[in-house]
Amino acid sequence: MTSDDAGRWRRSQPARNQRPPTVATRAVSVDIDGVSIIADVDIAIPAGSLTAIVGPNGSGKSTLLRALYRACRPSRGTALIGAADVWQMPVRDSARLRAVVTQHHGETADFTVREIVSMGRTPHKRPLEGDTRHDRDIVDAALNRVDMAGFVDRYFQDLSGGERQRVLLARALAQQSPLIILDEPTNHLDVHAQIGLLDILADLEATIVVAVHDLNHALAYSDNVVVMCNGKVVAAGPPETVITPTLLADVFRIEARISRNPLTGDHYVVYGRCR
Ligand SMILES: Nc1ncnc2c1ncn2[C@@H]1O[C@H](COP(=O)(O)OP(=O)(O)OP(=O)(O)O)[C@@H](O)[C@H]1O
Repeated sequence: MTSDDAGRWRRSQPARNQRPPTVATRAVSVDIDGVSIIADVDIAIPAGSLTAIVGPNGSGKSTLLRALYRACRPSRGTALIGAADVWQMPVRDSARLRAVVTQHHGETADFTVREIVSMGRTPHKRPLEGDTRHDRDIVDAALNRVDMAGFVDRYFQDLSGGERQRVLLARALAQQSPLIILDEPTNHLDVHAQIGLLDILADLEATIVVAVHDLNHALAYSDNVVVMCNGKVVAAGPPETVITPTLLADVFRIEARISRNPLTGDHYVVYGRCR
């Protein structure tokens, strides 16, 4: 990394109560109905880094993230946020510690945008406690951050796919967690919104773990890449050392070259034919 590159990752937001944690898995395996989905996964994510999880369809990215955010209990192994076992900590602690942005929006259908984003404040409240002025200010700031302030009274179910993604990101921002886990958050977003979302993530003072399909996003925005294939981690480290033509041929079965983006200076992949 050049010093310019390093400067890019300086987080611009003020420190919050909780410091960004490390994230790790130790030999995590998930079996479903006797079938191995991920096996012996070891990852080590530095505090405050943005880590991209990449890999072909069905390679186990979502399953790994689900093991980290308590949606899919590992059959074996340990998932750690800081020194704490994710699956042993009280639910409320885990809800404060990490925000999650997924593709599944079922629970949010009948709520307005403001109500959805206000849900991000729930882990900070006592049962039945209403929103304070402080909560409302945080919700407004989160909606402004994702350019959705004009949508507060709209129903979530009436929004486009891209607008929904931005609202769910606002909910995660309103949660003010030191760890944010996102599963393919750029799906449904136009190019401007994709870059805007990644810029927001890169600016946060948090540990970010994000599954992405666009390898150029991983190259441009991540500090660290984890590559999954057939339920296993096959490579991990700084993106420019991990995402190579050899790896792209072996894991993604594609001919490719790595070049430099003349506009940003970032590495990017030029794709050739399937192999
Ligand atoms: N509940 C389940 N029951 C059976 N198989 C499952 C279940 N959940 C996941 N799988 C299988 O496990 C594999 C890994 O799925 P996962 O969603 O983790 O992959 P992924 O890398 O996120 O894929 P994609 O890039 O397509 O989103 C897939 O083959 C999937 O069909």
